[in-house]
Amino acid sequence: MNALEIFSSPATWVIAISSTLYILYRYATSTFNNFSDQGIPGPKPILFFGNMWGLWKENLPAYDVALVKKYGKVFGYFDGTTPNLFITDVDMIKSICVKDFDYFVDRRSFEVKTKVIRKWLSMMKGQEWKDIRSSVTPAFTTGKIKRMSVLIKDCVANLCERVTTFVEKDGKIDAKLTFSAFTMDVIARCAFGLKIDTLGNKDDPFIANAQFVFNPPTNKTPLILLPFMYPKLFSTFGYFTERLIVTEEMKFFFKLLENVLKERSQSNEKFNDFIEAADEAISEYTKVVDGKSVPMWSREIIDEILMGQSTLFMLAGFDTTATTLTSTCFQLARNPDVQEKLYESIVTKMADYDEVCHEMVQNMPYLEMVIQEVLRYYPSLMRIERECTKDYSYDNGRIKIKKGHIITIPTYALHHMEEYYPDPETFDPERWSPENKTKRSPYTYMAFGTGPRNCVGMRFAMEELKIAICTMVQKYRFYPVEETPERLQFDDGLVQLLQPIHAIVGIEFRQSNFN
Ligand code: HEM
Repeated sequence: MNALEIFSSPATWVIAISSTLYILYRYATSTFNNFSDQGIPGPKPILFFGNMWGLWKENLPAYDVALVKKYGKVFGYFDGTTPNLFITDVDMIKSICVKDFDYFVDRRSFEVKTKVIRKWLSMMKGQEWKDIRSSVTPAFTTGKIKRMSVLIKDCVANLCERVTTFVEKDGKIDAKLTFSAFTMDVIARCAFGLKIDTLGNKDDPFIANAQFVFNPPTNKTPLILLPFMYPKLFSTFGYFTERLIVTEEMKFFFKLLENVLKERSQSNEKFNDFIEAADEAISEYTKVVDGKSVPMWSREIIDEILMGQSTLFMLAGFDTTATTLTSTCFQLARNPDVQEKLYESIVTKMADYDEVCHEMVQNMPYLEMVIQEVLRYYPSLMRIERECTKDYSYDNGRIKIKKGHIITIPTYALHHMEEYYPDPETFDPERWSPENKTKRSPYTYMAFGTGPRNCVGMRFAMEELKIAICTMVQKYRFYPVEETPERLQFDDGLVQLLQPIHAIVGIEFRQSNFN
């Protein structure tokens, strides 16, 4: 038999195809014993998809609650072939996020080569992440936040102008739309140095491009699963992958920032915004060379890091804050006692101030309790993730986690566990009184994450939330109308951010001196 005859023989083809299928099968199931071998429970994975089949049309909060109820505090899950350990055990959360952080410095991310995006703090890994995180953190000191609070106050004034028109028109607001316009206004002012003032005008290029960035067409299709299931494959096809993230709309924001930085390099004006604070902080970050402190990066790299953090500020700070404000006004409408108590605490505090400002919102325990309970009930980021960077063993080898495996803390499910928060479906800010708070482990609360990789923008977010909530509650009263749902509803899909829908709330003026 010559080579041609062998090649064209049906037997050869049968052997070749079955061998390929067998190798594929072995590859696609090679990790599936990882948890069962360790006696860790979990849903049964299927070929290629692991446990992710259908996830793009699930309602993630309900999905995670059901998984935790069924499999307990530590269970195994598969993102394609990648083992993903879900944990709601507080000791284990502490070990992974804090005590043994060195094994879990990174989040799952794909190798990105595109300029600016490769400097996004949330995506970076290892030492590069440590350097950039340390350099950016001083942009959020109290002094810098106080300066930025003046811009936030301006945006809150715009928000109130708009809300007043709704009160006068039909006495209700679409909370998500209204607060999204507000948080976008804050981001434009603080992270892009722009005064857009359009508050939701869909034709404004800033708003139009941002809408596309936040609602990419792949969100609700099985395509969204690919980077989670096969990150290595995804990185290998770098160009195609990056085209999904680096869209023309995203480039619009890079161009905008490039122009802002160019203009600022030729001006001595003070802007008191995030770009300025981050520029100072990143430029002052040093390394030691030959015993001398020298700047860590060249001007060109500083500009790239800066543009990276400003665009990330938009991605990380827009929907998270808008959703928290939406959830707050929904909970206040549904819990009038809480709303009145909050209002009284604001009125008492206002006796010493002419207007809501940075100093005023600093020491307001009940306001903090309300925000913490809102974020417990509705954590805007539903899951926290870490990637294991070197083989790790927990509890004297009872649980082994290999390099490349993922850990997920399902925050929404954690915050709704009866064991940690008795009667979890009741909205009760008293859970956060100093006495009650000390009865719980701090690792039962992950609204801003925990450990060295927690939310770097937390203090800015809290300032924005406090100024907006105080100003709104002293001016207006929220109440349920016919369209207000009994419980807030969220859109389906694998986006890890809660997406409130039908969040319509009634609103009227307060009869007070502050109108
Ligand atoms: C209510 C508003 C916000 C919430 C609930 C929130 C929540 C979170 C959470 C849960 C994480 C993951 C933490 C972890 O893995 O342990 C995170 C990370 C992050 N957040 Fe926020 N965030 C908010 C607002 C902001 C704002 C306004 C900014 C920008 C100034 C921001 C910037 C970031 C960044 C850059 C990271 C990644 C940090 C890193 O990898 O080092 N966030 N946020």
